[in-house]
Amino acid sequence: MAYATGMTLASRSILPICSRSLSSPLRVASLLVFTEISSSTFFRRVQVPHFYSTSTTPLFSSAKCSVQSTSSPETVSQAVSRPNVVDILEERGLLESITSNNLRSACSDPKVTPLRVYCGFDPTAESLHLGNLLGIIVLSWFQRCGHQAVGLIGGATGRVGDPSGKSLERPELDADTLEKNIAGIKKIIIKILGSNPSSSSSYMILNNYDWWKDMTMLEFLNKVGRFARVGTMMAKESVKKRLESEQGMSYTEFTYQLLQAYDFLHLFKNEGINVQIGGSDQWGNITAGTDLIRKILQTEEAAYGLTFPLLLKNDGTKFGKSEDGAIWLSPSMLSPYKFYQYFFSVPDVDVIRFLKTLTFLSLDDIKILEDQMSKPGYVPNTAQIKLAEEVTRFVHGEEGLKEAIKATEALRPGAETKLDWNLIERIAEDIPSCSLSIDRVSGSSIVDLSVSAGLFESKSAARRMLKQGGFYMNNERVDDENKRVEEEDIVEGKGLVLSAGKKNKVVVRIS
Ligand SMILES: Nc1ncnc2c1ncn2[C@@H]1O[C@H](COP(=O)(O)OP(=O)(O)OP(=O)(O)O)[C@@H](O)[C@H]1O
Ligand SMILES: N[C@@H](Cc1ccc(O)cc1)C(=O)O
Repeated sequence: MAYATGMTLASRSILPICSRSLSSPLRVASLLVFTEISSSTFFRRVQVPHFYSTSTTPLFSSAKCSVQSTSSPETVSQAVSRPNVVDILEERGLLESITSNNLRSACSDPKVTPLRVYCGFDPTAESLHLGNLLGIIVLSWFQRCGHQAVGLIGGATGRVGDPSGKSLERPELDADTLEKNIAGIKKIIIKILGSNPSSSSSYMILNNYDWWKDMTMLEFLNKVGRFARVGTMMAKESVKKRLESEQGMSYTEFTYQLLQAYDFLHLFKNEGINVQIGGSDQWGNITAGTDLIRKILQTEEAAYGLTFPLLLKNDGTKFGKSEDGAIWLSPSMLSPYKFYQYFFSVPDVDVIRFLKTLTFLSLDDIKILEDQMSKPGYVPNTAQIKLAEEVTRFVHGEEGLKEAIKATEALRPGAETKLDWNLIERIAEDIPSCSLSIDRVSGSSIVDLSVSAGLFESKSAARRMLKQGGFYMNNERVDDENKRVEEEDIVEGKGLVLSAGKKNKVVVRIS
């Protein structure tokens, strides 16, 4: 089916928007321009089932492409108007910059095809972390507003290393580690984006190694290098900073921005992906992509970039994988219980900001919580509990949230939850534990046991806590310092939990 930018509206009554034949840059470009200006023809939203792939096959083409042509104003007015996702992101503190304000109109105009939005993640660890979650949240906002989300895993770019925001060159990763990391990240994205409650949501996952693996150096220089200006590349923040440093920058890392730029061009041409999002440190790489698209395809504003602010801890440092104590999204690297606990313990000064950026609660509901916080009678941690519930459910699903709440409740001193060994075993993954023979536990004094288990440094410290009323065995307060462990205190004959105050706990296993 041939068409070009100069065609008359009448002759363009039927155009597939996601055909495999959309390989020519001009065709895609003309299509996007066309959808924005046409008043007599509009494209019905393409419903795409959930899927993922690591291949270059344009997955959207597997969906049925429906196109409607009509001149009836009634039908035009039935076109679904989408909530303005850019405005929503801005209101919630999730917007740093956009490459053009036209994105605001493009994202909500019912006459414009839903956008296809991608965010890239390099496989530099087996799991994504809390900082990366922002990208998934922004993708999810696009999904919720009727657009299509794409998670890109940088199987190729991960071998090069993004210099953005990094003072040192990233260490090279071997093939096995990369494979393991790619699999881990893919699993997380599928779990989160795939469980979006919006029935009309769609997402896909791609791996840029698929289009880079066969690219030769000569082809790269010809296809990409020819259009890149060294002056512009040198002016990028990520390059300027590194050039000033003692270590300087390798040619490999200097090329990174072109790899990401070409990804966007490739995705734009082959998958109709027209928006790239990323944290503010990605601005240089994202605009390298929009510039390349403009230069090579000679189109104005067919592709957009959007960045969100970096999520910072209250000491001003960025949440990341390189920092100590990363908040990992994978349950095998941080249990849902610990994940939940992190948000449960967020200071009051941060909780409202986190509710706005990390949850999908309405701003009205957040305002109500905020107002309650400053009123007498506010139950401390109410906002934190809401935050912990929402984020844990989004990342770990309803099951993960249940597990986290159950463990939290079980570990609360004085809790009524009956401890069973299964629950204690799960808790033991998150708190210190030790193994002692039955004769060192059964019949021994609680004070002696708490010292041998490492809960206290001395018997006098244990007695002090006991007198203050903060000593618990299996969540029940112990106030008799002569108490001895009896057989029925040992849960299912397998062990017990000792706690000192709210935070210090130890699981004692019978070896
Ligand atoms: N703290 C953060 N806040 C918001 N976005 C972040 C944060 N950290 C990373 N991102 C975003 O996540 C995406 C992927 O980043 P990347 O894979 O390089 O992880 P990284 O956090 O930069 O790695 P590292 O932890 O080694 O610094 C990028 O869009 C980046 O901007
Ligand atoms: N450069 C991004 C990851 C990325 C990779 C390829 C892309 O096309 C886009 C983004 C990062 O390190 O955070």
